[in-house]
Amino acid sequence: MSIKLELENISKVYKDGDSSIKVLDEVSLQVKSGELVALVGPSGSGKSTFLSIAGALLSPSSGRLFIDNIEISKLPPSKLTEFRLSKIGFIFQMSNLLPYLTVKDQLLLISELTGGQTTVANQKADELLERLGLTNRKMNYPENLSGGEKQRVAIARAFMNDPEVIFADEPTASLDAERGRTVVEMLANEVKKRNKAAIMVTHDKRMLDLCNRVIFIENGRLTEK
Ligand SMILES: Nc1ncnc2c1ncn2[C@@H]1O[C@H](COP(=O)(O)OP(=O)(O)OP(=O)(O)O)[C@@H](O)[C@H]1O
Repeated sequence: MSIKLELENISKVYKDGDSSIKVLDEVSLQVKSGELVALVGPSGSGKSTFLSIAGALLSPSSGRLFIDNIEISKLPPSKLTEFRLSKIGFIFQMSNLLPYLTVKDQLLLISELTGGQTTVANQKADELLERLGLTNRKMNYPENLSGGEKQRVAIARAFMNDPEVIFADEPTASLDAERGRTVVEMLANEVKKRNKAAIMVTHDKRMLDLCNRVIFIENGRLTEK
């Protein structure tokens, strides 16, 4: 199994006027292909900060980040957006779908943004929607979908560009236990089947058995449970 994501001695300090707070203190983590890793920890422990840095949305104060063996800080800024679009998938708490696009168009937009070929994208979108049980929802707008359906669209969208690494920030927060579990099961299956790597922040202990590893974050440090 290859290493898809590697954080090496990452620290993050936020400066607030005269004071500063060290949210991450020399943390390191490797995630291999096929792995879904859960990240848990108390409120304010740095989960969002960690995910933002690992997803190349936020720069660390020090340390190195590798995604698919590419060192992120070595990429010129002009290449970073393109890199993010092609290598990283994000799934947020509230699905973040665009209200004026149908389910299928939400997926096609992603491939348009990266200049993907239309016929290939069309086929891929259909295939993903079918796997996630959304074929009969293709032409619907988000307002006509249930919470679970929206999160499944968000998962399909995250996989649309065949990213190597997927980050999910509390993807089940808006769902009841059963729907939440289905969504995480689908995420876990896709990660395994496609040999991707994923990190999921969650507060829900009932989801942890679906993950390959559980990482706990507190006082700026990571520990593996
Ligand atoms: N931009 C910022 N500037 C200053 N401090 C920040 C900033 N972002 C986060 N923090 C602080 O860093 C700490 C970690 O925040 P973070 O949002 O990463 O935690 P979290 O574990 O995701 O929290 P929650 O579970 O409540 O969402 C908190 O004390 C927060 O107040």
